[in-house]
Amino acid sequence: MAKVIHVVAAAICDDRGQVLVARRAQSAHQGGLWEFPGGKVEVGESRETALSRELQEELGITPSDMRPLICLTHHYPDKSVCLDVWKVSAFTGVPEGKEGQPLAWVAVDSLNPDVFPAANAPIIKAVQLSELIAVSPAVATHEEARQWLKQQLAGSAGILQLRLPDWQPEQRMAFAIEHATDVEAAGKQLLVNVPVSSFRVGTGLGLHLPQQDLMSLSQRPVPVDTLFTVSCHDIKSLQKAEAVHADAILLGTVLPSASHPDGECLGWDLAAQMISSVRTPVYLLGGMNSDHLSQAWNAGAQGVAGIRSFL
Ligand SMILES: Nc1nc2c([nH]c(=O)n2[C@@H]2O[C@H](COP(=O)(O)OP(=O)(O)OP(=O)(O)O)[C@@H](O)[C@H]2O)c(=O)[nH]1
Ligand SMILES: [Mg+2]
Repeated sequence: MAKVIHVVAAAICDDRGQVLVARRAQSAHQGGLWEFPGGKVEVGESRETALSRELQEELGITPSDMRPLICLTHHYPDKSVCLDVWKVSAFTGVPEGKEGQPLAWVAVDSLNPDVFPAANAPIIKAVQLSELIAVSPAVATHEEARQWLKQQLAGSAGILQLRLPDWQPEQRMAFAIEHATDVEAAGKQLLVNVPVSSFRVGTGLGLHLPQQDLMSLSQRPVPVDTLFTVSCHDIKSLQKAEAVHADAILLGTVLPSASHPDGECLGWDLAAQMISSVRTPVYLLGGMNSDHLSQAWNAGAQGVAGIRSFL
């Protein structure tokens, strides 16, 4: 197989929910499409140095705050690329198209994968998705569930998952529907963990499926505009998640946690290796809290998910 070309690229984000994109020259590979600025890593260069050099060459800026966002390999008919994408939250200089390329600041939520190269769909997801997922604890009453939700609406997690294992799926669904508008008004996304047969599309909610439910799917169970996440614990389920086009994966258990104190854990190295085998954004689960974010990003993850950690 042909050599895979290592490419670094930047999702340059401002604090108003916009990202900077550039239009590739007509004559270039994937010409005329929009891209995240960046280019090929040169021999002997670190990823960070390559990204700084490319952003200086293409935009005339120097990144001052950057961290890994997502890494994926894509095989085009004519070449294979490993796209190593970083999130840049601060930079010096004023971006201009140094190679004559048009630039645009686009609202993250309106990024359209159809105008980017085929490899970019998961990158766009990664740019759009939050870095923290809060999973609800196993509470018994509606009042406790409401309290948890209220706390989370003021918290840092952008995605909330209603698990409520002791409730009937219909109760879980009804509770989620009842609170969907509050969650949306707080600028967050609400996922409900119910079997596909209990889920209702068009309610503004997203669907989360445990590994066992994932393994029985033959295709994506909800439309593309409905957030769809899955839990995975092994390589086979990761492959299934990709095959059914999940938007994100929760991979665990990484470290021992209160809910799994002495179960078998993946540990950081195996988790990183598993993440590198997929292109879908992956959240690490199990013993994780927001202090683990940097380590999770360095392992190639989108972020972390936790039950007790974000209270
Ligand atoms: N920069 C960038 N490249 C991308 C993206 N998506 C994607 O598939 N690619 C592919 O990754 C490769 C990146 O190469 P590039 O053309 O930016 O490389 P470069 O800046 O070093 O350009 P050069 O070869 O003209 O010196 C191309 O094959 C391009 O089609 C993206 O979002 N940003
Ligand atoms: Mg380039």
